[in-house]
Amino acid sequence: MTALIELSNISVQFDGRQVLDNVSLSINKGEIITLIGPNGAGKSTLVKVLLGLQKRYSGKISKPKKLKIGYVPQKLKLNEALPLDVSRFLRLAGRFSQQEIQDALTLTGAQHLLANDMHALSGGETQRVLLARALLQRPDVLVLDEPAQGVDVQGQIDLYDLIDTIRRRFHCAVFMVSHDLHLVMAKTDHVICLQHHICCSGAPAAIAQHPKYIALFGETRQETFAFYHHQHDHHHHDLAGQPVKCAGPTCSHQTHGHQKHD
Ligand SMILES: Nc1ncnc2c1ncn2[C@@H]1O[C@H](COP(=O)(O)OP(=O)(O)OP(=O)(O)O)[C@@H](O)[C@H]1O
Repeated sequence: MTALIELSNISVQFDGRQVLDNVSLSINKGEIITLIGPNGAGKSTLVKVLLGLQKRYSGKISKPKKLKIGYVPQKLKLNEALPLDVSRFLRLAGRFSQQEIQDALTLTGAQHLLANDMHALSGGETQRVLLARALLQRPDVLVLDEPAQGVDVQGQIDLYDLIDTIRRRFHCAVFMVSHDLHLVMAKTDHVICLQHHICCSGAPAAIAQHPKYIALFGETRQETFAFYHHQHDHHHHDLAGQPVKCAGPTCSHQTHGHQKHD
C-alpha cells in the first residue's frame, strides 16, 4: 500500500499534561482507518496535528506538499444570527459552479437540501452537507471527526455505507474518529485504539477481542453486530441512504467485505 501520510512519534503536551505520547501511524491510499478512544484520549488533538491546526507538537509528519485533505469537523459553528442556505454555505468553501455543488450534494444524498436553511438541518443532514463540502475539494485523504455524532443507528449505518462508497469512488483514504467500534466495524480496514498512546491497532475483528480494547470499552456485544448484519441482509442503500434492490455480481461487491467480520 502507498502511504499518503506518515506520523512518527507525535507527542503533544497541554499545561505539562501528556495528551499524545509518541503516536506513530501511516494512512494509506484507499484505506479506511478508524481512531477510537474514550473521552479526552487525544483523538481530536491528533486530528488537529494531522490537519496542521495543532502547531505545538514534537515528532515528524511526512506527506506530499500537494496532498489534499478534506475535513468534516465534529461540530459546525455557525453564526445563528446570519441566514445561510446550503448552497451559499458550500459556495463559501471555494469557487465552485452550481453544477459542482449540485453534483457533490447528489453524491452524498443531500441534493434535496440545496435551498434549505443550514441552521434547521438535522444531525444526519448536516453531516451529508459537510461531506459534500469536503468532497468539493477532491481530497486525497478525508478526515472525519466523529461523523456519526447525533445521528440515529440506521442513520449511522447509512453514513458509514456512504463513506465507504466515497472511498471506493474517489480512491481516497479515510481517517475517522469514533467513540466506539460497534457500527463502524464493518466499514473499517484498520482500527487504532488511542488512550494518549496507541494501546492496540489492527483489523477490527481482532481489536474487538484485544485485552487492551476490552479494558477500555468492555466486550463488544454480539447482538450489535447481529443487528448490523440483519439490516444489511435485506437491502442495500443508494448514496442517499435509500434501500435499493440488488441482484447479480455487483450485489456481492456491495457487501463491502462483510465476510471478513463474521
Ligand atoms: N488547546 C488545549 N489546551 C489545553 N488542553 C487541551 C486543549 N485541547 C485539548 N485539551 C485537552 O486535551 C485532552 C484531549 O482532548 P481531545 O479533544 O484531543 O480528546 P478527545 O479524545 O477528542 O475527546 P472527546 O472524545 O471527548 O472528543 C483533554 O483533556 C482536553 O481537555
